[in-house]
Amino acid sequence: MTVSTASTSAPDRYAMVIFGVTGDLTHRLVIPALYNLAEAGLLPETFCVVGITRKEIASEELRASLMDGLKRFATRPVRQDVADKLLYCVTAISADPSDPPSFDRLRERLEKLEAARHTGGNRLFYLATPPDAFAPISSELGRAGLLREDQGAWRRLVVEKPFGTDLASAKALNAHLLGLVPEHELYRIDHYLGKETVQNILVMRFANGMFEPIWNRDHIDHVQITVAETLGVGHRGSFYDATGALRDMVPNHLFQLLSLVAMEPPSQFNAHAVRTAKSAVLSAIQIPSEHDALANSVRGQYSAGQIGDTTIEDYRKSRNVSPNSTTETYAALKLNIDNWRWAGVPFYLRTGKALGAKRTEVAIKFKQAPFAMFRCTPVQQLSQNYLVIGIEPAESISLQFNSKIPGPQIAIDGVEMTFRYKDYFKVAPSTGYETLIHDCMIGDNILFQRADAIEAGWAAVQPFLDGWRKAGADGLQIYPAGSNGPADADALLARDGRSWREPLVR
Ligand SMILES: NC(=O)C1=CN([C@@H]2O[C@H](COP(=O)(O)OP(=O)(O)OC[C@H]3O[C@@H](n4cnc5c(N)ncnc54)[C@H](OP(=O)(O)O)[C@@H]3O)[C@@H](O)[C@H]2O)C=CC1
Ligand SMILES: O=C1O[C@H](COP(=O)(O)O)[C@@H](O)[C@H](O)[C@H]1O
Repeated sequence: MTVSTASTSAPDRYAMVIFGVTGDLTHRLVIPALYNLAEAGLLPETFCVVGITRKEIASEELRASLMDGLKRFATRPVRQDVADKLLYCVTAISADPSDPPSFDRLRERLEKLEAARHTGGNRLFYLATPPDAFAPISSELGRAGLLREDQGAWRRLVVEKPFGTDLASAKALNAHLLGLVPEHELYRIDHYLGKETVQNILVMRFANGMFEPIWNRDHIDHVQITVAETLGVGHRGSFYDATGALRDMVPNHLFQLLSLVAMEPPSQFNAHAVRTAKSAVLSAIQIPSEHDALANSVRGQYSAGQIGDTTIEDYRKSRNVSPNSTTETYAALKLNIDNWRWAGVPFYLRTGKALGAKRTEVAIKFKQAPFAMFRCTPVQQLSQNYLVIGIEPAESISLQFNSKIPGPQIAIDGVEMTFRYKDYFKVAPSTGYETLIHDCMIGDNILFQRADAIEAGWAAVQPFLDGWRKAGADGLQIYPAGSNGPADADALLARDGRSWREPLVR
């Protein structure tokens, strides 16, 4: 039996106004996601896309470029009729936040277009631009009156990541945006929440009765969150060298995983209840002193190495990276959560680039059996009990436990019971942005980050950022590309008598 909690609300007619329409994100993810929604019949009949660029581009030229992008990045075979219908809805308009009158002209053109396309005045502004443009664009939208509600028509603002670069800048951006649109109309994207495997953490925990009784400090020894990538910095040197692994991944993506795993059960499945529970657990992360942050963290930077057939050059030789860079491409942290459920249960987080394997997972390690009844294998030598939530590339949930090896004598070995999504569900491949964009259309921000959660996340990592900045090159470990990362990341757990569930490479 299938039980659906799907919202019955059909999307209103609206205009989607994309800033950064000529950019990579729009071509790679947003338009392919809109295509998938169109093919599934999930776009409103009356709909248009307004592509904003600082250049002078004709709509025809923009449509051709988006069609090229769609052909390159579509996750499914492109049906020409669906693509044509979608791209027919696209109009290019020039506007530049450094030229305020261009936003007044934008308002006039948009109003005419809305009247011609019958979109009812509902507007979804999507800021698919570099983050330093979020504040200037939104300011101009506000000043030019484009965000003002008019005759009940809604105005929504979608903001890409990264949301700030530290606690102070995230607070400033929140204050700025909330001065322009109310929280419920603000959609701060974290693409991890578009992943089915991430959304399923909520369902796994709260649609089953068997996990909750053991989901606490009495039964769980510790939690490991791993986001390991094989990719290096690639062409993103200027962004990445100013950002580093911690800012790029931890307060957003890894904390999404942490909050879904560690939150209290919300009483309702709605944006307010779920986001309040997530924010509460992020606020409960113990904020260490800078000294303790240094003691409970490891940072590394990759040097040249080999991953399969690919040779990876030294991070410091990458394009737009400083030859003396002390930016970390690897971060591991030990965090504690100060509440009744998790007191004394460490959360170990690690993420890095140019590692030996791509692996994104949450591993929940249960406490050992309390007593050595089986003399053949002392408790300490039994395999460890893990529940592993595989996000990527393994989309799975697996339980690791001990079993009797068949035979006349008692002998014990670790075994694994695994649920793989692909064995149960046949779903067409998607970009991961479909659900997020659809939720913006129907006005459901359950999968988007609220201001308090964003700030709680930055507050928890700020001592690490400060400590590392002051330490400079001290403590930065160099690891070869294609390896497990810095050896000290193993030591971080070993000193607590623990180890990572599985090395990335053996
Ligand atoms: N690319 C990706 O795969 C992903 C990107 N993101 C996020 O999406 C956002 C966009 O990324 P991406 O598309 O790669 O970036 P791009 O560098 O491709 O830039 C997008 C577009 O933004 C416009 N733009 C640049 N600067 C300004 C400015 N100061 N004011 C107004 N418009 C400006 C440009 O268009 P024009 O010159 O035509 O005005 C540019 O084409 C970023 O926040 C990124 O972190 C998130 C997940 C994945
Ligand atoms: O936001 C980002 O995420 C990607 C990793 O995303 P994933 O879905 O492949 O796990 C990361 O490569 C990038 O540096 C970061 O900006």
